[in-house]
Amino acid sequence: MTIVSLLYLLVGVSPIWFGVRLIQHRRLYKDLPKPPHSFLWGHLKLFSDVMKLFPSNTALSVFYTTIARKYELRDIFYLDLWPFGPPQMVLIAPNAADQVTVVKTYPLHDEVPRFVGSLLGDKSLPAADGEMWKKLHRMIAPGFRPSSLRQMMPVTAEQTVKIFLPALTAYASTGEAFSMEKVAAQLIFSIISKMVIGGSLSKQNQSQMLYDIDRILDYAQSIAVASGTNPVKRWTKWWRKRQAVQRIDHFLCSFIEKRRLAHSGGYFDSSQGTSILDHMISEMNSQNPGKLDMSSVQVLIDNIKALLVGGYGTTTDTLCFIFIMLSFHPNVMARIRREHSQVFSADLVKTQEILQTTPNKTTELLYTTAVIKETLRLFPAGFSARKTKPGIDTLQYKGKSYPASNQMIIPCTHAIHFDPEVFPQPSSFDPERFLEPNKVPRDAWRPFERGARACLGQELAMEELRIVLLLTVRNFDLECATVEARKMPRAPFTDLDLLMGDLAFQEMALSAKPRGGAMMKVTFAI
Ligand code: HEM
Repeated sequence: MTIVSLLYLLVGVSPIWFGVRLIQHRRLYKDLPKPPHSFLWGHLKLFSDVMKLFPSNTALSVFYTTIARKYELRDIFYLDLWPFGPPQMVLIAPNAADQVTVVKTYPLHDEVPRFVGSLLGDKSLPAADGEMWKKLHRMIAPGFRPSSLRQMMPVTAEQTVKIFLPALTAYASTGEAFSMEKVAAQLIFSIISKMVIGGSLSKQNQSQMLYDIDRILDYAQSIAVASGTNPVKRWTKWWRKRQAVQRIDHFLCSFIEKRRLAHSGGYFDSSQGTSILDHMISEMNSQNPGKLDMSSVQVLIDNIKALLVGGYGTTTDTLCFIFIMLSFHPNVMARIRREHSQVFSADLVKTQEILQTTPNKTTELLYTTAVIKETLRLFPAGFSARKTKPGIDTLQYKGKSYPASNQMIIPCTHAIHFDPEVFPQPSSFDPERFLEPNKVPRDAWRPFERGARACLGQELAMEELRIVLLLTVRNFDLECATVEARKMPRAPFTDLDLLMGDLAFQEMALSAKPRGGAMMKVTFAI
């Protein structure tokens, strides 16, 4: 057979092969719970119509919530995006999500290590599974013990006063609009970097690292929002990300070597506190004394990078959203300030002193904690995707058996957080719901996910946010700089956009972040 006739044959057979695959595939969805399904399009057209409701780059979870509410789906539904996306099984009830995170720890879906690994390294905890995950978890988790967190409280207070307050004061003096995301990022990175690698980075190293992390996040956004991305732009972003990763790896490699030498030479100074990196080096030294081999150094680099990038992005996003919500809710702002005066002091210097002598007092900031929780309910920054273990084909839920093999299983926190049966009037910002005991079911609030793979940094993030709020909101009134409130809501599940325009819809990046860099103005509070 000549090459030409082979080509003819291929061209002739391809549509038949495609048609057979299409029929086989679409049939799989026949009896499954799902939104309206087309034999030709599956859910492709429906999904694209939902995407069109929202501004560009909207976070994926917003689409799942829209579909769940619009088609009144309960518990579990399926999405058929073949041939452009993996088959998806979306869990939208707390107890359904718990089946894959708490009751059993399902492995990560293959897309997660591929995506996270390409950004942070495939030896990082968020990209690892099975024995590798267990080993890394044992090495990293001790760095998040309560004693390590206590160590971070004075650091958080000091950095807030040193970095954040002067920046906000300068903007309040000029009245100019600025990106809260950029300013908050400087603060949060300086705190997280101390917790993760210890000591302090020089100003130059810190700004270089923040620049490089932004290149990584920029690339993450370009692959997360695949549609409409110009391939040249995408390649440029990939190239910049590659160089950024090389620079970070290079910097961390020599940083780690110096720290390792300090440990093995017996001159490591623990009076400044023990960072997560120090915990990891000690653990590696105890298992395998002597020089670290290259693969152990890469494990350290990948995980330090993952903690810096993951911890800093999500916490910055959340801080921005808290400020945004406070700017729209003066009554909440007044109450949070009252709590700060009552539990600590109306005076900032006195507050800092109390924080130093009685750090545990932050646990009395119940309303502040409720404000943080309510913000995380409306704007959960993380996303998780799982798959079944080999040999397990179904997920059992409420006595029913759901086909689960080959599915991307998504415990959809956003949809759960907007379920009116779990959170009445879900789109209203109501911190009070977290003050009444047992009003929010334990498994329903899950911005840090739940189970063995839940966020290791959750206590750290909550404590950081409490302290930053305690030391800032008394001094400033906040306003969002570019808001065009909508006259009609974009989506059936929320009317938040009638108040805050498109800021209501998180933007897709590595985490789901505030739109447009969270442009704000601040004035001095009277
Ligand atoms: C408000 C801030 C934060 C949010 C909303 C958040 C959310 C999340 C979520 C949803 C996960 C995924 C869990 C899963 O796949 O099931 C996660 C994992 C993780 N987070 Fe966070 N996170 C935050 C802050 C931090 C901080 C400050 C750190 C550390 C510096 C951190 C370290 C981690 C780690 C190491 C994992 C991986 C855990 C594992 O795979 O075992 N996070 N986070």
